[in-house]
Amino acid sequence: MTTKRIAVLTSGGDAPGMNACIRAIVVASEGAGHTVIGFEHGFHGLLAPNWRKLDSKKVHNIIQRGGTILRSARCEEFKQDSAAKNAAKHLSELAIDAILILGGDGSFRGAKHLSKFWDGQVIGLPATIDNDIYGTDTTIGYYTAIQTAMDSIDKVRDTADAFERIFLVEVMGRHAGFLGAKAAISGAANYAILPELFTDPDETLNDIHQQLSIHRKRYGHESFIIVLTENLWPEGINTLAEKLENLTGGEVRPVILGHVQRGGSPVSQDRILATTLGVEAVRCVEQGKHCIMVGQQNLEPAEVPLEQTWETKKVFSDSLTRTMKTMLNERHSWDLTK
Ligand SMILES: Nc1ncnc2c1ncn2[C@@H]1O[C@H](COP(=O)(O)OP(=O)(O)OP(=O)(O)O)[C@@H](O)[C@H]1O
Ligand SMILES: O=P(O)(O)OC[C@H]1O[C@](O)(CO)[C@@H](O)[C@@H]1O
Repeated sequence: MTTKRIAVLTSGGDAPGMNACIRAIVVASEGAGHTVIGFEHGFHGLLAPNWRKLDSKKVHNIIQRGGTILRSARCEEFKQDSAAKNAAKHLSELAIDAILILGGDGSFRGAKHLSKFWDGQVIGLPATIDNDIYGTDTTIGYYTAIQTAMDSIDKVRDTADAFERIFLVEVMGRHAGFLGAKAAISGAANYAILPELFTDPDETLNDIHQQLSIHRKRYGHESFIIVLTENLWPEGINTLAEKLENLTGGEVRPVILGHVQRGGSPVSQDRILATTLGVEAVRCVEQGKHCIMVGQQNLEPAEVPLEQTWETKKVFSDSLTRTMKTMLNERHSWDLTK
C-alpha cells in the first residue's frame, strides 16, 4: 500500500469529541505509515497557511478534552472561489493527498467548494452538537451536549420546584430540534417548543396554558419546565416569558444554556463515535474515496455523498415524534380525571 499525506482540520462550532477523532486519525494513520498534518483555525489554516505535523505523541492524553487542539473558526472568506483556489495551491505545495474535515454541514459545503479547485481526496466527518446532518444518526458532540443540557434541566428543576415556577430553558441547535428533543426527554421536561413540532406562536401559548392548568390540577402548584430551541420564538425567549406570565399569572424565568453546551469532557458515546469514524475515515483515504462524509447509521459506519448531507433535510424519526408527543406535548390532553 502506498503511504499518503493526510491533512485534518476542525471547522464551525467546536464539539466535544473532536480531539478524540483527531487522535484516532493520527493513530490509525501512523500505524499504516501515513503522515498527518493538522491545519489550525478551520479553513483559515488553509489560507495562511498555518499547519503542524501531528504524531501519536502530540495526540496523547487528549481523548478526554473538550474543544479542539487544532482550534476552530468560521471563515466567511472561504466561500469565495479565490480563497478555495488559494487553499488548493497550499495543499498542492505541501503534497497533501487527502483532507479530513471535521465539522457541520457548513463545513461540508466548504469541503465541496474546495474540491472544485483541488484534485485531492476530500472527506467530511460529522462533528456538531446540533446533530442536524443528514446521513448520520448522530454527530460527534451531540451526546455530550444532551448530557450537559439534561444536567442543567435537573438543576433548574430543583429551584423551579422550590419556587413553584415555570422555567423556560433555551437550548442550542441552530434551526434543528434534535438537541432540544433529547434534552427534554431525558430531563423529563413538561413541554418542548422545537422547530419540528412548532406550528404557530398563539397556538403554542394556548396549548401550554391548557397543559399547565391540567398539570396543576393533577400535581398541585409545582414546577413546569419548557424546553425551547434557540432562534425559534419570533421575538425571543424574554418575550415568550413575558407572554406566559401574562397568560398564566405565575412567575416565569428564562434560562439560556448557551455555549456551556459546547464544552466539557466528551461522554463515552462521543469518544467511541469519534474514534470509530476517525479510523473509518483513514480507511476511506486508503481506498481512494472522495467527496463523502463518513457517518454512522444503525451503529455501523456509513459513507454518504457530501452534497446529500445538506441537500436532504434531516427529520425527526416517527418514534422520536411519538415519544415527544406522548411524554411531553400531548400528555395533558388525556383525561386524567379517570
Ligand atoms: N457555501 C460555502 N462555501 C464555502 N465554505 C463554506 C460554505 N458554507 C460554510 N463554509 C465554511 O464552513 C465554515 C463553517 O460553517 P458553519 O459556520 O455553517 O458551521 P458548521 O460547519 O455547519 O458547524 P456548526 O453548525 O456546528 O457550527 C464557514 O465559516 C465557512 O468557512
Ligand atoms: O458560537 P457561535 O459562532 O455563536 O455559534 C453558535 C451556534 O453554533 C452551534 O453551537 C453549533 O452549530 C449552534 O448550536 C449555535 O447556534
